[in-house]
Amino acid sequence: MVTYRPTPGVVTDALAELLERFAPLREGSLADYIPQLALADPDDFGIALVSMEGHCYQAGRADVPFTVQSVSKPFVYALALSRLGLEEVTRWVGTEPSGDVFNAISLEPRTGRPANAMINAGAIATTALVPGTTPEERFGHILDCLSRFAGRCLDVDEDVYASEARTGDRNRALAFLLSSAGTLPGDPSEAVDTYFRQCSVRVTAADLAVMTATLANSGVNPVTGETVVSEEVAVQVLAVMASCGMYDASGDWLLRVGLPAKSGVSGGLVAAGPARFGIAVFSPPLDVHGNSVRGVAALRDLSERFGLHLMRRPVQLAPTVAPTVVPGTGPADEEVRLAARGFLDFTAAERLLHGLAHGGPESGGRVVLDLTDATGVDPFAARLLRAALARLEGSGRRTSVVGGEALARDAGPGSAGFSG
Ligand SMILES: NC(=O)CC[C@H](N)C(=O)O
Repeated sequence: MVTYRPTPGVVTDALAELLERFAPLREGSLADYIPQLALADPDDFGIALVSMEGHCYQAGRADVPFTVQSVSKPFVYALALSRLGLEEVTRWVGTEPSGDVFNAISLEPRTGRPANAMINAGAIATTALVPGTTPEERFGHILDCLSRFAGRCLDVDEDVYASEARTGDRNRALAFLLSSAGTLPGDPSEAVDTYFRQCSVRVTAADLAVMTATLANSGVNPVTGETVVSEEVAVQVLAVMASCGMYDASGDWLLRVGLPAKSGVSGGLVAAGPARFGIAVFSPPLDVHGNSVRGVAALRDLSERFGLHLMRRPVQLAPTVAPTVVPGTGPADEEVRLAARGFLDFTAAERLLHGLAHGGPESGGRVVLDLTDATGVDPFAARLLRAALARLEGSGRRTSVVGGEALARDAGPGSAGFSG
């Protein structure tokens, strides 16, 4: 079990600001076709972000447990891909967006395969592909895999499982239909029961952020350091999330937010910035597609604010950040110097902010940000760095920037409204 240590600072402030902005949204309704989910608190709202270094940020109710539901699908797909490989898995489950609701009857005309692993039909088939001689063993592999992604031992909410098992006839129908088409390996009743248990695994937004950061980090859990799946599998899963993760809203999501994502009916929503971060939002009220209303609004806003759209620019090499403490006669005239090299984007800025927050003595001392060897700063990173310096000044530290002309210029579009 890992110790999850949220980092206070400017990124956390930005997450808190998102909560404040979107908490007043009152649209959407709770999923009540699983009666236990209708008992959720519609005001629960939490957000968490984990960087590739395992830096954890969170705001609001990011530690409230809820059932993972469909957010389990990409992770179980990753398990099936790891065990069987892409060719074998795609013999059973397609990789095309269905353009249809999450619980649609999905059977490809020629092959009888479900369209993809992010909708119920495809997820049930994927669950059935997980090797195991008994249902217990198969579910054991699934729980173990989800736990490795999260970096801690997860468990099942038995009440939600019982509730869904009692009312899950549509999913049962899907399983039997696939079975009759010859596209479900194994017994349909067992497959759907294991799928119900998988959907009832309990997580928090903080867990989901670590899980998604693991996919974004080429399959290596950035908090525990464990390789959970190969880079190849992580890339395959992110690709299917990008095209299919938001059901029949996937195209609009990719256009406007531009991040591989997955939603679930309990109100979880995750998005991955490949090689950058994993983020998760929890807010139970859902839109007509079954996606969290506040989650969609918050992640769309975050993507615009920090320039996170996947198509915007390939990820740049992050700079070397070297905090050095130059001793003085006492803590007050000690100097903490952070030198950055290369191009500074959001990822680079986050590293610098972390260095600024943790790189020196807690009190007193001058903080010098040395950008002499930085080749450029994008407006989003400039805005973050300025806010961090202002925050340090506000807490009584003296700061200065060397060679940071770009920081002084107007931060430009995409940064309007960000506090600091
Ligand atoms: N979209 C979802 O989260 C669906 C999962 C839910 N357990 C179901 O099968 O209906």
